[in-house]
Amino acid sequence: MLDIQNVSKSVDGKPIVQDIQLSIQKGKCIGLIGPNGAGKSTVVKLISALEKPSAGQIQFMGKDVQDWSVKKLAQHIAVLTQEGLAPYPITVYDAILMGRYPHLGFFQRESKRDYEIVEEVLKITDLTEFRDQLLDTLSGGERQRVAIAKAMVQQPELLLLDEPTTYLDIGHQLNILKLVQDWQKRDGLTVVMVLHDLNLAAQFCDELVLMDHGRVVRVGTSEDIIAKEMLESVYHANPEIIRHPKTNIPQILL
Ligand SMILES: Nc1ncnc2c1ncn2[C@@H]1O[C@H](COP(=O)(O)OP(=O)(O)OP(=O)(O)O)[C@@H](O)[C@H]1O
Repeated sequence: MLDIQNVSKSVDGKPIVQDIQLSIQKGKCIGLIGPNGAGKSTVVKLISALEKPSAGQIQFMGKDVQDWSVKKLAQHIAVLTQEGLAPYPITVYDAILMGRYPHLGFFQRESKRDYEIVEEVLKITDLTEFRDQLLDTLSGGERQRVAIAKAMVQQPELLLLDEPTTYLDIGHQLNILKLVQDWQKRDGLTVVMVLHDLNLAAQFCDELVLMDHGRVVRVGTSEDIIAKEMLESVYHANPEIIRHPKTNIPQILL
């Protein structure tokens, strides 16, 4: 579904990402990990066509993302940043309904089906009780849940998440990632997410892409990537690796 072919990006002659090659299959959850400044957010911006590669191209559903119109692309790709939704004084319901805009024609009002979709998503995301509350009165965790709900009504095939759990406590971090994982399994959604928390990345992603200094260092499962030597060489840290007692997935102890 997504093919990143020899993509590089430079700004003012400074290379930010270099020679990225990645093929992402439909229905997979891919975790982009790596130290600060590795180029993870830039890759997300390139995939969403927010930035243009200096070289190479990104094919989404067989067509270069740069050749898609903004509206068409928004019908297929939803993007969520760590800031989530801006805290405007609009209701939760209206904020979520805005996710339907890419599917509406010019001057076209929402149809019965659009409202039904919002109702379904309010239930799935457990936001029904908040429907009339103003966005700027919600907690950070609740607002991030609304951002996921808005992305859900957009009905994309690909969801891009840049550090969706940054400002959240552990309960809300798990809640958001579980929502995304359930959605992925339910609808065959493809997910690319930047995560700093390697333990969460190992638990929620099918595949990890480890980046450093603008390059992809390694692509693999958590078994391949969450390994002592790998993390020492990229993060310059000396973590202990243990196994999750329930899932047996490798986890890091600092
Ligand atoms: N528009 C820009 N102009 C100049 N430098 C940029 C620009 N955008 C990104 N960079 C630089 O490119 C590098 C990669 O940035 P990017 O935000 O993609 O990294 P990241 O892996 O997401 O980092 P972090 O984990 O800290 O968020 C950084 O050194 C950053 O300063």
